[in-house]
Amino acid sequence: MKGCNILIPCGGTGGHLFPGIAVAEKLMERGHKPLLVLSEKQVDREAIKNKNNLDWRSLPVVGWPGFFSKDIFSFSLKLFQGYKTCRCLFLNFKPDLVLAFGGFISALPLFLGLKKKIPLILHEANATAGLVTKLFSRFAQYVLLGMKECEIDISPGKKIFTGIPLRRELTIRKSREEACRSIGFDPLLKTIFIFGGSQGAQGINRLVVETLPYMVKRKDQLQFIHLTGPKDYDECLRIYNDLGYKALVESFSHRMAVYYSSADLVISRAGATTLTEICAYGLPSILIPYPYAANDHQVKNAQIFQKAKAAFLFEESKVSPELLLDTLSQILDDSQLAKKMGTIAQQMFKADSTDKIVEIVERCLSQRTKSF
Ligand SMILES: CC(=O)N[C@H]1[C@@H](OP(=O)(O)OP(=O)(O)OC[C@H]2O[C@@H](n3ccc(=O)[nH]c3=O)[C@H](O)[C@@H]2O)O[C@H](CO)[C@@H](O)[C@@H]1O
Repeated sequence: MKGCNILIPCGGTGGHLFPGIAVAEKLMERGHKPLLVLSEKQVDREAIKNKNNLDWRSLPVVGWPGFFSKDIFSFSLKLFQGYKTCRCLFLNFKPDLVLAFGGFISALPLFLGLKKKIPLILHEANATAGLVTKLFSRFAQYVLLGMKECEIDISPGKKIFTGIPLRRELTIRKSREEACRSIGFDPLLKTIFIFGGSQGAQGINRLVVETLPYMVKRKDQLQFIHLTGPKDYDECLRIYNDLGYKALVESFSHRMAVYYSSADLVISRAGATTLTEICAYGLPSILIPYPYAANDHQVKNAQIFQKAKAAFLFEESKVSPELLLDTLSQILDDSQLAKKMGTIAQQMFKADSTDKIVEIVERCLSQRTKSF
C-alpha cells in the first residue's frame, strides 16, 4: 500500500504539530504523500520553518470563541473562508484518508472527509478527549489514544493506545556532558530546564522569576535554560542577568533535544507532547498545568504523572516561590529521588508510537482498497 494521499490536520499548537510532523515524515519514507493542514498562527510557522521536505497548507480558521463572545462574527467569517479553502484543498489534493491530531484546525477537514466518505482517523493526545474528538469519534475508523487513561465513549475495537509520536530531532541523543558543553554550560552544575509548552507560559515565567531571589545562595551550583514565549522574554532575561545567574533565555527554540539532554529537572506545563518528551528523556519534573485548558485536561494529564510518582504537580493558583524552591531543592539534592522519578517517567514512554500510527493508517487504507 504505497502512494496514498494523506491529509494531516495538526496545526494550531506545537503539541499537535510536532506529532503530526513525525508521522508525516514516516509516511513519506513509506512512499505516501502527506499534506499537513496548519493554522495561520505564528507557532505553526515557527514549527514548520525548517521542514522544507514537508508539504503544508494553512486554513484561515480560529478556535471556537463561545456563543456570547464579541469575536463570534469574525469566527463565522473565518469559518466560511476556511470552508472554501478546505474544499479547494480536497479538490486538488484528493485525500485518500484524513489523519487528524485534534484542535480547531481538524474540524473542517474531518467534516469534508466525512462528506466525501473517506476514512477518518483521530489522534487524541490528552487524558481527556477534546471537542473535535468527541464530535467526530463515532464517524472515525479508529481513535488513537496518546494516553491509555483517556476515557472516550466509543466501541472498544475502535480505540487503540498508540502513545504520542516523538519528532525525529528528539530521537537523536547526546550525552549530558556533551549537550551541556555544546551550549556553554558546565556539566558539573545542575541544569533546570523551564518552559511553558509551545507558546510559553506567563504564569510559570512569573513564578520562576519570583523564586530566583530566594535561590541566590545556590547560584554557583545552578544553571538555567528558560524558554519564555514571546511576551516575557526581555523581562526574564533581565532578571537572570541582574541576579547574576548562569542562564540561557530564549523566546522559542528548535534545540529541544540538546536542552532535554542537558537537563536535571524540568519545570513545565502539562501538555501531552511535552510529557511524552519528558518521558523519552527520563527526567524528573515539576508540572504546573495551564489552569484554563479545556475540561482541565492538563491537570488530568499531570495527575497521571503525579500518581505514578514521576512528577510533582502544583496548581498555578496555589504554588508559591517558597514551595517551588523547596520542591526543586528536594529533587536536586536527593539524587536517588531524581533518578527514581526519571526512571518511572522513562518506563511510561511508548517508543513505537510513530510506527504504530503509520501501521494503522496503512491497515485502514488497505481495508478501503479491498472494499472497492
Ligand atoms: C493551552 C493548551 O491547551 N495547550 C495544549 C497544547 O499545548 P502545547 O502546544 O503547548 O503542547 P505541548 O506542551 O504538549 O507540546 C509543546 C511542544 O512544543 C515544543 N517546544 C516548546 C517550546 C519551544 O521553545 N520549542 C519547542 O519546540 C516542545 O518540544 C513540545 O513538542 O497541545 C497539547 C497537545 O494536545 C495539550 O496537551 C495542551 O494542553
